[in-house]
Amino acid sequence: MDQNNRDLFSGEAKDVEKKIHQAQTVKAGLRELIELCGDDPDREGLEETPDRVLKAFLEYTEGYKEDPKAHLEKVFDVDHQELVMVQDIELYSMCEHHFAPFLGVAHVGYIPNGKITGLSKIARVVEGYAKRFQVQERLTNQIADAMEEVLDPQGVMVVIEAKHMCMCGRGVRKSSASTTTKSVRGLFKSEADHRMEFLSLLDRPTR
Ligand SMILES: Nc1nc2c(ncn2[C@@H]2O[C@H](COP(=O)(O)OP(=O)(O)OP(=O)(O)O)[C@@H](O)[C@H]2O)c(=O)[nH]1
Ligand SMILES: [Zn+2]
Repeated sequence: MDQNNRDLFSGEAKDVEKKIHQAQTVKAGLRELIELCGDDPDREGLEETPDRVLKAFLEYTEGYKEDPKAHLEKVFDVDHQELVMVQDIELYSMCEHHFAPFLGVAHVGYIPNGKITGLSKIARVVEGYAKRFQVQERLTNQIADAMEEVLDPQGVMVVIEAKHMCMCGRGVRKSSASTTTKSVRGLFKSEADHRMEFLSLLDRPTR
């Protein structure tokens, strides 16, 4: 495995050098963590683990490399004044408190105002904000804000249902608990009928 990790980083030479130095420090810290937990960082199954963990974290957080809003900027002029909803968008995010994953689905609906976006772009926005250190509430708000800012729709509603691993294998240890968050903008905020329509179109009722 590449001990230098130069291939993992891009950008200006000075920034790459800094990232390589940080990566080495992180890997040294992970070796210490393994030892602190009571195992041998040099045994066969663990010797490459700091490298694997580093790479995994860069993948869990690859959303920082982009501005997710940009996905929405390619719009089509279509006069559709009714709810458009993409549901069950899988998400895998990282709890910023414990660095434990939280995973679930996002449901994103909006009522256009002359402009529609590609459906896959909505899922790309979810992905771009999920792949960061997050709390579920901020993730829900960021998706709604991006839709509102770029598409200027009549309304936006985002619901996320997720399970937090930090509540399962440690701490309170409630592995059946799931968390639902919502963010509403425009007509979904002012009119209950629109919220009800969104919920009635979900395949299953939200808790
Ligand atoms: N609101 C919110 N809380 C979260 C999220 N992810 C994790 N948490 C909570 O963040 C809190 C951090 O609480 P602390 O008391 O600082 O940390 P802790 O001692 O490890 O807490 P316990 O998990 O209760 O053991 C916990 O209650 C977690 O359940 C999230 O997305 N939103
Ligand atoms: Zn947590």
